[in-house]
Amino acid sequence: MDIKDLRKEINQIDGQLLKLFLKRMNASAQIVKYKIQNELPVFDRGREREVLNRVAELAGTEMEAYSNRLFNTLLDLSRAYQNQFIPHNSRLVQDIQAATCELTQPFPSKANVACQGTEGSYSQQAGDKLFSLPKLLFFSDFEGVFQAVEKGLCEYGILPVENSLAGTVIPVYDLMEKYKFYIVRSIRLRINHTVQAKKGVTLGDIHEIVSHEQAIRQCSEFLKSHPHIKVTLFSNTAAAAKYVADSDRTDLAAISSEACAKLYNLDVLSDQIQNRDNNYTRFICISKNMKIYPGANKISLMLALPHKPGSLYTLLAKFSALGFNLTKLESRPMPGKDFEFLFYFDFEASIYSPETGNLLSELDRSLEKFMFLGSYSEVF
Ligand SMILES: C=C(O[C@@H]1C=C(C(=O)O)C=C[C@H]1O)C(=O)O
Repeated sequence: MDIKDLRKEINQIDGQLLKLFLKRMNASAQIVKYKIQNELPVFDRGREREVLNRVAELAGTEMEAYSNRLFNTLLDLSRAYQNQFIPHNSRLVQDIQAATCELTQPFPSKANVACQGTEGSYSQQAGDKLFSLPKLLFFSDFEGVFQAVEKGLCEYGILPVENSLAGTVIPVYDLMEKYKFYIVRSIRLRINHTVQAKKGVTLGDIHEIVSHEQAIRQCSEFLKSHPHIKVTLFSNTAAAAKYVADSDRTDLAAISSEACAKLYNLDVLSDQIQNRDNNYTRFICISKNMKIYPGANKISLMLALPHKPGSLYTLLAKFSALGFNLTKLESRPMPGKDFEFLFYFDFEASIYSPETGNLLSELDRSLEKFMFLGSYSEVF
């Protein structure tokens, strides 16, 4: 047989496959009508397992893995098609619409804002940039910020989430699962670290440096080139500067911002000591209530995916099909569950488009754990 004949045969098979595929999708559409009438969910895990087991048996050993992939894709398409028939007035979409309607008000200039650290911290700088007249309340740890927002003590909270040199601020991601909140804005702040000590002290006098672990990571090359200096972790960079200012020691320095050096009357012994010049930290501004301000172009989600091959791939394919640009994907272990992970996504998409609403409703309905964390814009 030559290749032409074989390709003719393949064309014929494809025609038959397509007819059967259309027939299968049609049957799936009939099933979803029944599900809508009887208020049943689209996804039926037990039935899918039955379908896959049956196919595995029929396929034989050699083709089992290939058939499994084909039928997983078919099931995914079948569910996606069924979802199109579900009226998309889900609770989530309604909440999003309500949060968007209030948008005659611009982002506020005055507010009670919770920050981690003390006066002079980078979180404070982020707060001062986000709000023109913020009333900042400081908390010693990140959890304090989440609690202040959840309890309504502060309308907004500011938290660092990632740094261009040191990466993700992991404790913040771990707290996100525990508290209910929405991101209403994010900000990218250029971070410049300096070594600072009491007036008159020189770099040669320094035997110990105190700072936050993120700052220490961002300045690792400077610290490596001064191996005789002991490094001590501190709760945050501003608190480290204050500690140096309050101490009598002339061999002690802090890694902190220039603003902190001014605030605590310290001398800058060395400027821009971060590993690279373009050092940025991204902060999120959170609120207890969902608020979507004009210009929102980013969306954040947190979700758990079923523990089976291809589930992350299938979700990413949906983002790709809608042209969403993924800007962050982070996975964190779920507390109390061995090796089960929560996925955190940031992507660029319009919350105002019906396709976005459909996808969010579909995920909300079909995943065991799904949190819409807000839609917002990022400022610089
Ligand atoms: C078609 C159905 O809905 C979904 C799709 C399935 C399929 O295409 O075979 C199976 C189970 C459901 O997750 C159904 O419930 O039978």
